[in-house]
Amino acid sequence: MSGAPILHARKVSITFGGLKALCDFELAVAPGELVGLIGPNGAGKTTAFNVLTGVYRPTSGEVALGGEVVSGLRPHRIASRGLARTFQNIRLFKELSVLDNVRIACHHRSRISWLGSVVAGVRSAREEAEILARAEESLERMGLLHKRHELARNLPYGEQRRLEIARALATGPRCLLLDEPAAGMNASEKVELMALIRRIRDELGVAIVVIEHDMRLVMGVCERLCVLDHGVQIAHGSPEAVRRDPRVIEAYLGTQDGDAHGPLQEARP
Ligand SMILES: Nc1ncnc2c1ncn2[C@@H]1O[C@H](COP(=O)(O)OP(=O)(O)OP(=O)(O)O)[C@@H](O)[C@H]1O
Repeated sequence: MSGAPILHARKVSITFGGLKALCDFELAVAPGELVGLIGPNGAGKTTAFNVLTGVYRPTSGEVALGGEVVSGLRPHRIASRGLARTFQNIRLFKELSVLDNVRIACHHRSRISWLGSVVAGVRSAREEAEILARAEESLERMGLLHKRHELARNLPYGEQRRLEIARALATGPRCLLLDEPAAGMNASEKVELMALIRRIRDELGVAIVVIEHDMRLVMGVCERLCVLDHGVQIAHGSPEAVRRDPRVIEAYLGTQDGDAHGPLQEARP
């Protein structure tokens, strides 16, 4: 990594009861970098996102965003400083339009609630116009502008996933965390989505950390990977280096026998 990190987790640990879900987790993401966070089920990937975004307060260690420590702040405060995320399970306002789902996120970012602004009329027409433009730009980027007046619940599954990303992007993040954005998609949708994620990074220069189970996909688009297993970071580096790391092979395959079948086997060229 070159340059000061936009997002930096330093020796972050979190314990649930007796379970150490993350142990001395280290992650430094440079501005505009695309990083993959991988690991077997239960490795601690979502927990890492929850700590980074303030959902959980770390038991020890700290998280900095743009050089300022944010661990301990509430999630909305961290979000307003430029850290956006999507969730493993789709969390849309299904009964609202596609456009309103994105506009709400923009209002949230600007601290005056959407309802509050509607009721009290406190928001100027200019601010409203800016939010609308930002929301539409984000929808266009994700290929959803033509669906802006549809109800979110009527979108096909893959488009609901893209809408979640559009919503996160519309807040103008410096860093975007995507928790299994391609989950539940078919193979061609997944490839398309990962290419789109890479394009977003290229065009907007936003740093992105993506959790993805499909090794081939994640290794194809990310410059750097961080691998967790049982809450411990067992490897990090280029996809090439990670793919050959015996600890990674063991974590995924339960053996160091490279002939075994599994996600890493798929990842080989
Ligand atoms: N709030 C919580 N309370 C207790 N245990 C938790 C909590 N959140 C996570 N865990 C535990 O921490 C461990 C890591 O879970 P986490 O969801 O972060 O894994 P993951 O790598 O995201 O897994 P998956 O790939 O299956 O989504 C698991 O053993 C999980 O049961």
